[in-house]
Amino acid sequence: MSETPWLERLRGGFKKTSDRLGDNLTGLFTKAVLDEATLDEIEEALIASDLGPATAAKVRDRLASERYERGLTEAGVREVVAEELAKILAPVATPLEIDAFPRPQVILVVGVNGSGKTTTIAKLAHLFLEQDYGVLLAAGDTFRAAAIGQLKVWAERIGVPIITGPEGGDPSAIVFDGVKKATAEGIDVLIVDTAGRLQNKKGLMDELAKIRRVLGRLNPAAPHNVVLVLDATTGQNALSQIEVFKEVAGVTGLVMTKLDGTARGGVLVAAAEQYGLPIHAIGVGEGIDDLRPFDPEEAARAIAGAPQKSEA
Ligand SMILES: Nc1nc2c(ncn2[C@@H]2O[C@H](COP(=O)(O)OP(=O)(O)OP(=O)(O)O)[C@@H](O)[C@H]2O)c(=O)[nH]1
Repeated sequence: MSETPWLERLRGGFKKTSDRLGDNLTGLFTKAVLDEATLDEIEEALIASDLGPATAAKVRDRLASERYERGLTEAGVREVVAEELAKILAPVATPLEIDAFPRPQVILVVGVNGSGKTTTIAKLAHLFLEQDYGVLLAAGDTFRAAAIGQLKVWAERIGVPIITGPEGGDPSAIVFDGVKKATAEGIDVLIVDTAGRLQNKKGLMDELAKIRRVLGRLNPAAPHNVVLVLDATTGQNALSQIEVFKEVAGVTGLVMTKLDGTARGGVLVAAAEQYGLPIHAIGVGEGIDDLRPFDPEEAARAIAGAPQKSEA
């Protein structure tokens, strides 16, 4: 367990994002009235913070409808931003839950190389272990030996079994073995790593389709979840990755990582607003405890740089 409480890590993680929002808003607060020009500037500042045009427009409308008799303060705007972001994030905040039946539940994890997929798989496994579920990993990214090796290291570190195969082997064979082993041993969750070769979209699509066919023969409901891992530092590019992976992989939910390394964390809100896909968890660091189920209000307040409710 990390020494630092989660809320502090969350706020630390979003600090660059909320500072950027503050920088973008600075200078707007000397004005006595909230006129059209100031509203326009605030809207632009929000767009520049990666929150997306639709979100920026919502905040603008809300600010325009408020009466600021005692003047406009930065804290006041941050509060309104936090409230509006929470409204956008709340409907998509969905923990990754395990149904009672059938077991194993199969979670395919997809995303481009370097997005934090391997680390996220380990973190998700850790979250499931905390809930007393049995977890099995499957190293389905057989394209690169390094990917297999890295997942093995994580499996050992967190103490979960793993199915691997040779580099260049058939990922669907590994998935098949994974389901067989999980079924025979009564393991609750099978988490499958997949290749992230977007540069070969057709190849990746075929590979994922084959994994699905194999899974479907063993358990018609599988995969129960297809989780796309997105790297927040890629900003708006993360949005186009959603588009592509929806098409190639039938994504059912998102995990956004590396929110600690970027001022572009606002893209989390843009993703929620634009795609409405469930957001299961967010990553704010490299440690095993740095991924937590997604709490919309906490995240909204951290992005907006407003004090957390528990601190108010
Ligand atoms: N700061 C930070 N780093 C992260 C986070 N998640 C993952 N990382 C780091 O990002 C790098 C890439 O993560 P991996 O898990 O290896 O990513 P991957 O998508 O499996 O990448 P490949 O192995 O290249 O396919 C590693 O150095 C991780 O430690 C996060 O939430 N915050």
